[in-house]
Amino acid sequence: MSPTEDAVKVESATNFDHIPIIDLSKLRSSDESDKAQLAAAVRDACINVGFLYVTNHGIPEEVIAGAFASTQEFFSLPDEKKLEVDNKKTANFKGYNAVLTSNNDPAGAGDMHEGFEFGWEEIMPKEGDEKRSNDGVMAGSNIWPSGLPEFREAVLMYYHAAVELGKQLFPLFALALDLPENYFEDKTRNSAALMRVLHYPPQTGPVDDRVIGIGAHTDFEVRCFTILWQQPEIQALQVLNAQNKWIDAPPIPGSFVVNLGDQFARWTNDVFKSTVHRAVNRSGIRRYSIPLFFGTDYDVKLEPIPTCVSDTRPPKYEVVTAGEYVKERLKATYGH
Ligand SMILES: O=C(O)CCC(=O)C(=O)O
Ligand SMILES: [Fe+2]
Repeated sequence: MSPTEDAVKVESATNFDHIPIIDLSKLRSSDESDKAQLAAAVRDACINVGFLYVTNHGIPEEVIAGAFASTQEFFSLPDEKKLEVDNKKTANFKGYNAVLTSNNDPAGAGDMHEGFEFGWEEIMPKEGDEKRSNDGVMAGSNIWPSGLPEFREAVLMYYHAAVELGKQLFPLFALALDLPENYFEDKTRNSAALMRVLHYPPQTGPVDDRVIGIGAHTDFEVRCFTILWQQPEIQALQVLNAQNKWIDAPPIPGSFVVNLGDQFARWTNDVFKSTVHRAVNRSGIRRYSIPLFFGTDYDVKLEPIPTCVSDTRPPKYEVVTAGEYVKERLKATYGH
């Protein structure tokens, strides 16, 4: 029996209300046992919780502050200006979505947030950057609001820093699955990394449970995992724990939330957990957050990862390519 199978059978720690905090400084350690310890902690979090916090992540504070300030500036533009980059005008779901135009929970009536989405792009454009051959259905350049160059630059600075962090997490997930450290390397060369900046207007007084900041969902866009920055000091994010109880995932200074998405769950034959979560902003003030969704290359076949199947754990899912899967899910959420 492989250590992963063994781990699958291990009961979750008794504290179901706990989201593990993982210190990434050991990632840079030259001592192999440090890395192994880190991988074991990540495995435990991925199998039992599907959510974790990472600290000592290496993204400079000023890069985060720049993206935050520019995000606030973008959302304070007049609606007409934001609607110039409406994602309904794009075939690849990039651009702006207004309040109530997305609906993450099929039982909900619309999400009480507005967002802006974009994908990979050099900060200083180079020849031939716009289309990468295996981006499949999401191929195409980003759209940006006119007259706001510092927004583009600040969010792309953050994007590139977070993508670097994401690249360091893939080997850790590989070790957590008892795979060689470089297992995901040739599957994430042009990895689909989509970033959204989000604004949640405050919801005070009685709140219709069907219209909250972002309805209960798992991260389907992800294919693998999300790195989420949350505005400090505002509690909004909640996670459905293993006992079907909502627990708070408050912002912790100096950390990001990392959560696994549906495609990692599918790819690992449900060894890794894609956990339901939602956000509701009852703070009385505006709340901003920045998720960055990491996937594989679009042409990767999601065949069950070898360490995640056995006689007693046969493959559960039909094999699809990452790109086919994500397009169907996007259509369902944005209704176009
Ligand atoms: O804003 C948050 O805290 C959560 C965002 C989220 O879950 C998402 O965009 O998928
Ligand atoms: Fe999410």
